[in-house]
Amino acid sequence: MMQQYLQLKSTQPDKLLFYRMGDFYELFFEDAELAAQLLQITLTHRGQSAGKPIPMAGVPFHAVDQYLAKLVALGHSVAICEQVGTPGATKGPMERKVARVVTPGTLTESTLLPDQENKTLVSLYSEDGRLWGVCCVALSAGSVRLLECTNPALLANLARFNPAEVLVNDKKYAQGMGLPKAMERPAWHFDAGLANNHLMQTLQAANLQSLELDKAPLAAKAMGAALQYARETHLNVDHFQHLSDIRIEQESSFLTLDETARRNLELLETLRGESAPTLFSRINKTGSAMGARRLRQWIIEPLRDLALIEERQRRIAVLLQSKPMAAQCLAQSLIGLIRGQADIERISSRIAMQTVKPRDLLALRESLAQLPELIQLLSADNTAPDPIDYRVFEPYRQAMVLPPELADTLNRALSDSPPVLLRDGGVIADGYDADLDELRQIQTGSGQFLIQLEAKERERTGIANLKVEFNRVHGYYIEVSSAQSEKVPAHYVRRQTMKNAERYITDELKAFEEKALSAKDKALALEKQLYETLQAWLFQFIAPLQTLAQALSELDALAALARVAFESDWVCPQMVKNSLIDIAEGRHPVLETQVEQFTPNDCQLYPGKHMALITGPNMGGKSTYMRQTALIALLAHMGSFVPAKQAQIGILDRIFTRIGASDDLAGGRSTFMVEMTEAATIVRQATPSSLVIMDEIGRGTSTFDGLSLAWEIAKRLAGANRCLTLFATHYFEITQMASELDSVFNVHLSATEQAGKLYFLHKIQAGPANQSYGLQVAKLAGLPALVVKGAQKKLQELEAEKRAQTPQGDLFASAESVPPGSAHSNSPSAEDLSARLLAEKIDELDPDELSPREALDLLFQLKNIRNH
Ligand SMILES: Nc1ncnc2c1ncn2[C@@H]1O[C@H](COP(=O)(O)OP(=O)(O)OP(=O)(O)O)[C@@H](O)[C@H]1O
Repeated sequence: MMQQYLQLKSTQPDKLLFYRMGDFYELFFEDAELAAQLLQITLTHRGQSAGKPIPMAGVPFHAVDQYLAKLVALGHSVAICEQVGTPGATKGPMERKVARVVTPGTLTESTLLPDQENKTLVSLYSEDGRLWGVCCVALSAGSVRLLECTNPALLANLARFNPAEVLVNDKKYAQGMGLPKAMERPAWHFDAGLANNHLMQTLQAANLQSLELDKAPLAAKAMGAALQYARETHLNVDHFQHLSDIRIEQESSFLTLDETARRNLELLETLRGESAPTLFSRINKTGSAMGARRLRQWIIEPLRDLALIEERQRRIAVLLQSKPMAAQCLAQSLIGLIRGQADIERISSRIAMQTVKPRDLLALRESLAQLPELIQLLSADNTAPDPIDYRVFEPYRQAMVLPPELADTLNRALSDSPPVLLRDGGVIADGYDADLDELRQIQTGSGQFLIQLEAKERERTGIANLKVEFNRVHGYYIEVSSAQSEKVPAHYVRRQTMKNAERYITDELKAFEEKALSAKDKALALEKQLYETLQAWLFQFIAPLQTLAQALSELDALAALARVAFESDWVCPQMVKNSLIDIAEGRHPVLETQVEQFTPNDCQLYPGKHMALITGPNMGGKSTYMRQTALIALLAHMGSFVPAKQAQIGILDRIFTRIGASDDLAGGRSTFMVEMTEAATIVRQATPSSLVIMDEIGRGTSTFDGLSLAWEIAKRLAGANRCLTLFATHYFEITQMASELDSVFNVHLSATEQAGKLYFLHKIQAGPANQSYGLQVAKLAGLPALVVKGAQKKLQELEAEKRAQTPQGDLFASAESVPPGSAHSNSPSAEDLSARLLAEKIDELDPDELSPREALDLLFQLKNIRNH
């Protein structure tokens, strides 16, 4: 047996091999050790190898899906080896073969896939490590995306595809891109001819030509390997009939959001890795999992095509209206109806894979039955004047009209409550197949026969309590109590002796048993055959079902956006071709629902005035302001309405973010290193059509290093990159840049102190800030009063020292007091300094807080300042 195991394992070296033994799947050697650790199952031993016990761990076969789900979620692949022979048919171990391979990127099983997310496989091909062919396959959605790009864009595209597995033709290129987990596949898999062959089996030759694969030769090669891998993992599938949505993407189709931007803007996950509150959780008001997946995709693939964006906007605007006499807006009614829809996208994939379950088909049947109601909702009913422009839904209505024989056949073929598994029987409805009906008749007729037989035998033998019964182990039998057993006729054959009874069989009962049991087996076999034929017949509907799924998911996503707009008073942004952002009274889409009163803010960036330097106290709202601007721009590119009073947004090519401090300990990079790497990417790549958000760059190093770097980076972005930029900084010196460069201007957020309390205004105002309130915020955060006081003292000392020693301006002196020009070139006079220090001291002191002793000390300090 071990020999057979090792032979099978050698064909699947990089996968965990689940080796079927009776009711268990067993794992051996390193597989067992790893699985025991990952799945928290017991590690035992069996036999010996090279004098050592062989580690073994197992999982029960009926619970295998739950263990598989855990393993694939952790990124592991599993090969499942089944017993295929009959016990005792051959000498030695029973015949076994690998029947199924489960890998994280090729899942189609509903039990293994998350509802709201597709799992994708990405294949990469490069000949020089610089130019890449990329192919992304989502088997559960039936989509293939192809594109060619250079190094910098590759990472952004990978962030968008978020693959669960990556294949590559040469590992060293993948490593060069920081993709250590990419799997190297044999060179012959990366062959456009191979991709063609795979596709020829699923698509018409004409379609293949229209794909124009020759326009993306590297991507076509990558597709060869992706489809080959998909074949290897779906051993029972001849061809992927449903992979019909194959598209070559242009790099310019989407607004680029790299991994950093996705993370910083908390689009799908919070910075802590939670699923809410995020932009997705905020706008996901969809009724179906299909719709939720579509909305997720729209977030990570914001459009750059003005016409497509405006099409979505128009549809949302229409969904915000109500039908005559209706209580709800169209979007709300729509979501209500779509909520009842099955996951038709995934069901179509499972039809193609021939793994569709009876209950999937029942759900599909019920969904099809609801379509007329949906079509009616999206059409005028001619009974009352109706202002709604239903033309915008025309393509969706068309997608909802399917050939009638589909619903008709499903209605006739499927029973109303099929079991989970086909092998339990009862899937095919009565009346669908005459032979099946006859076999079932025999089984149901058997009940009657047994009642009659019991009555007949009681009469014949005179045994009143004689019973005819059935159990799974012994089949049919006649039971007579021990006391009556003398009356049993001679032709009764004893089958079993019980405590108080004897069980018998007769020739008549045996003959009946054979007929009834074989009818049951035959019916099950016939049902299986009928079901398989039905599945094969459904192949022809895969394409229309996919179109339907696409329509329903889009409608659901649009309705969700309309509902958010309706409930939260979002407006339709005006999209323009040139690069600008003009937002009136914008709000943060997520935060506006979390704080009691959100203060709206304007934002204007346009060529010539494209960099806003933002200053203000900690906690003042700088990050919120910058993030909200990026999120509004992103929502606008999704075709969504936005949280503002009014907005005009130009088509952007990319949103860059450099926010907050984060270590990349796993990647061996310090906070400062991460900060500078991200800044370098931005300086190298931002264009006049990019939106850049820089939050406190330079904070991770010493003040002067940080200040100089921040200065130069800001200058470069404003002068050379000319991108639309929001640049928040604590280095007040940088605000001087506004007087050096016309394209730069200052805005600030402020706070006021009243009765010793700090109030943040959260309102963006023109000009630089004049106070940092760092110590007050620290006090607010609960730092002990003594520490804050100590810090205050230290601050005064530092400021006094700095003024005395360096010509550098005061970090937070009032803007007007610093002469225009370089912050380094002018030092204030000693008279000025002492006046300012005195004023500051007096501003800072809170007489209520002072002890008599402290008051006296302070008086001495003031006198000191005046004397120096
Ligand atoms: N416009 C606003 N309206 C209402 N509350 C706001 C607004 N902006 C920010 N806030 C509140 O202030 C908090 C702090 O905001 P934010 O993190 O943006 O400040 P910050 O200036 O970036 O601070 P730091 O410099 O310490 O990073 C937010 O969590 C939010 O509760």
